Amino acid sequence: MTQDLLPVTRIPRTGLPPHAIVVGDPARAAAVAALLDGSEEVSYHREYRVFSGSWKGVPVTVASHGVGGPGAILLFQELADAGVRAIVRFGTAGAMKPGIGDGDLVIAEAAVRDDGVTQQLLPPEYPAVAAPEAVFALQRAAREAGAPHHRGIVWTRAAFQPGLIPLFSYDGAGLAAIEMELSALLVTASLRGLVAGGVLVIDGANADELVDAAGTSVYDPHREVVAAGVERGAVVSLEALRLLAEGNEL
Ligand SMILES: O=P(O)(O)O[C@H]1O[C@H](CO)[C@@H](O)[C@H]1O
Ligand SMILES: O=c1cc[nH]c(=O)[nH]1
Repeated sequence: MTQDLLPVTRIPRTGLPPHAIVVGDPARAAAVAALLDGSEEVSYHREYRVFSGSWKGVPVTVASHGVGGPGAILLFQELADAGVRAIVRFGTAGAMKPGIGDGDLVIAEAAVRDDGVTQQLLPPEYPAVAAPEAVFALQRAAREAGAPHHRGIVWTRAAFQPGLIPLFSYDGAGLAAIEMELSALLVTASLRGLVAGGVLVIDGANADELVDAAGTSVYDPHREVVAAGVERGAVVSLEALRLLAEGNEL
C-alpha cells in the first residue's frame, strides 16, 4: 500500500533499523551494505537507495542521499519519520588544513551552515553541531582501526563548482574540510531529537583557494588513496554505530 511508504524517498514507514549510515553515492551505499550480514535492498527511488542488514549483531540501515543539502535533507527527515534515531554521514570532502591528507578521515564536531536549505528553515544563528557521543564513537572507532583521522569543523557549502563570486575566506577559522550535506543532517538531528555525526574521507579540494601551501591535492575521488580511505571509513562508520548502539562510545 503506497501510504506505508514515505512520499519522497519511498522508504517504508516502519521496520527500518534505528541506527543508520548515510552516504552521497548510491554505489557507496551498496558497498557499505555488502559488509553487513543478511544485507537486503529495502528500496531504491530517485537517488535514495536503502539497505538493511546487521554489523556484528547490530541491525543497521544504509541509505544514499545524493549530492546537495536540499535533496539530502528529505532523506534525513524521512529516516526520522521512519523511526531512525542515530545517523552517521560517511561522505567525501576536500581538506582545508595543512596536515590533513588524501584518504585521511575528518570527524566533524560541527558544520558551517552554508548548505542552501536550512537557511530557509531556521535563523542563521542556529548551530549545526554533532552529538558528542557520535564524535567520541567515531574517534574511538578510527583509533582502533588505525585509520589516520582528524577532528574539526566542516564547511557545508551548497555550491560545489567555483563561480564568479569569490569564495568567502575562512582563513584563520580553523576549518578542517569542505563538503555539501553535513550541516543539513546535524540541524535535522537537533530538530528531531536524533543522535548524528559525520566522518569524511579526503579526496582533494575543488577550488584553488582551498588548496593549502602544504600540498593538499586537487579534487580527484577516483584514486587508490581515496579508495583505501573509503574502505577504512566504511568500517569506522559501522563500528561507531555499533559503539553508539551499545552505549560504549567513550
Ligand atoms: O561523497 P559524498 O557523500 O557524495 O560527499 C561529497 O561528494 C559530493 C561532491 O562530489 C557531495 O555530495 C559532497 O558532499
Ligand atoms: O564537496 C566536496 C567534496 C570534495 N571536495 C570538495 O572540495 N568539495
